[in-house]
Amino acid sequence: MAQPRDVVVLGSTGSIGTQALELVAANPGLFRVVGIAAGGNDPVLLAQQAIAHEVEVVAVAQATAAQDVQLALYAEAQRRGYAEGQYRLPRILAGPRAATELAATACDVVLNGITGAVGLGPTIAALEAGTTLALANKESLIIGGPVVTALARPGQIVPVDSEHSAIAQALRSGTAQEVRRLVLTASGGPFRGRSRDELTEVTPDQALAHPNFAMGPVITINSATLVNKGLEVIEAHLLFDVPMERVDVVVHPQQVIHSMVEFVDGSTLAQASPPSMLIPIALGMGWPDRVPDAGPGCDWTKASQWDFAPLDDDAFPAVRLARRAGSAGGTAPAVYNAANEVCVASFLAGELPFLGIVDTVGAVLDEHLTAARVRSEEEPLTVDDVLAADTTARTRAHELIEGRPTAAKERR
Ligand SMILES: NC(=O)C1=CN([C@@H]2O[C@H](COP(=O)(O)OP(=O)(O)OC[C@H]3O[C@@H](n4cnc5c(N)ncnc54)[C@H](OP(=O)(O)O)[C@@H]3O)[C@@H](O)[C@H]2O)C=CC1
Ligand SMILES: CC(=O)[C@@H](O)[C@H](O)COP(=O)(O)O
Ligand SMILES: [Mn+2]
Repeated sequence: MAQPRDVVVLGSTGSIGTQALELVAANPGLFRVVGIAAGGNDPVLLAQQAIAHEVEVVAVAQATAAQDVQLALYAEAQRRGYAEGQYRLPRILAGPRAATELAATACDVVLNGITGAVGLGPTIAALEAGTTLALANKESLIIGGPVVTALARPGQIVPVDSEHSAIAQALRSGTAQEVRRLVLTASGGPFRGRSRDELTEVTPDQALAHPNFAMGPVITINSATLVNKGLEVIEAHLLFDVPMERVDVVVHPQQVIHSMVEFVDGSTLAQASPPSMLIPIALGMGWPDRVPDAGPGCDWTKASQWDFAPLDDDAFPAVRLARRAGSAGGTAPAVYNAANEVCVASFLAGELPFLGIVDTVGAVLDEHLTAARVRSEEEPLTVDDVLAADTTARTRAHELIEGRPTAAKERR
């Protein structure tokens, strides 16, 4: 890279965002952060990041947090002993569309590290602006489906999700015609090996204990239910244009192999590195260039073991369900995702048992697939369709959850 790339980091205070900022700080010759966005839960961290990276714009989704960010910016500038005029404080964008507005501004790369369907607007804005999109926010691609893929020129979306980064790396010198199947690895989550009956009583704290990665709460619960892997099957299909029947999942508890591509001659290429998001994030921002020493490499001097096992679809039906949503297409993936987001929040609030998450997602999806009119090929999906399906699925998930006993009541 001749000049540092200008990067906008959306979700800067989260797990992906903070690691991205670490990488930028360690590689000032490669990257420069020009804008950051967050929800507004941690205005102090947001202000510290803004001043440390001398960003031009800070976007905050909760309009009520804008004043806190402003005050935290003054406080941080003062703490650093900046004299008046020595440093220009960043511009603040506030409100639900702030991240979308920031994603549309001129820069080289937008890293979308927001959690959830709310990442759709910024994903679309970055693609429409012609900017490279380093995509951690898998939800926006999955729910937007053809709306998002149609906006992207070849190579404009660089996957940051570790499995998809692995596949993109394995495909670097190959062609789509050479691919027999994609194989996504799955940790199996903290409850790997348990039967459905053994999942009845599990608590949010137990579900939040991912075996290998420190991630935000939503994706961590999604890993425990295997919804994350279900979403990733649809994501792989959309990113690499491989039919979902040829996207497999294998449980690999060590998560050193991040995924694999099997080619038509029987050869398999896998990408290996100890579990860390630093390499996929660095590749996302620097693609196609690698960032030297971005993350830890394998230590081949020590004995180690890699295990692989089939997924137990009966205990963890979320991947099977995602395949149904992905095959139905249209707004079904948005329904799967939206119902899941509601259920995860309810589970974390102690209002829904663990098994209720995927059971409720299944019920909402079933109703949707029964009621949905079959969309003809000539009738393209629109963003409004996606947003309407998202809203309806959330309402329905809430209704179903409210109709059932709470987790606390069930345990009594
Ligand atoms: N963490 C990981 O290792 C991996 C994550 N991913 C994906 O990356 C995405 C981010 O995950 P992760 O970093 O773990 O999540 P976190 O919960 O740690 O962080 C989410 C970030 O998004 C911000 N945010 C939430 N709503 C908005 C909004 N409306 N506008 C702007 N920012 C917003 C949050 O700010 P605030 O807290 O203030 O609301 C926070 O900074 C998810 O899609 C996840 O599936 C994929 C692979 C690995
Ligand atoms: C790091 C990453 O990409 C996550 O999506 C992670 O892979 C979760 O792993 P499991 O969902 O397999 O537990
Ligand atoms: Mn992943």
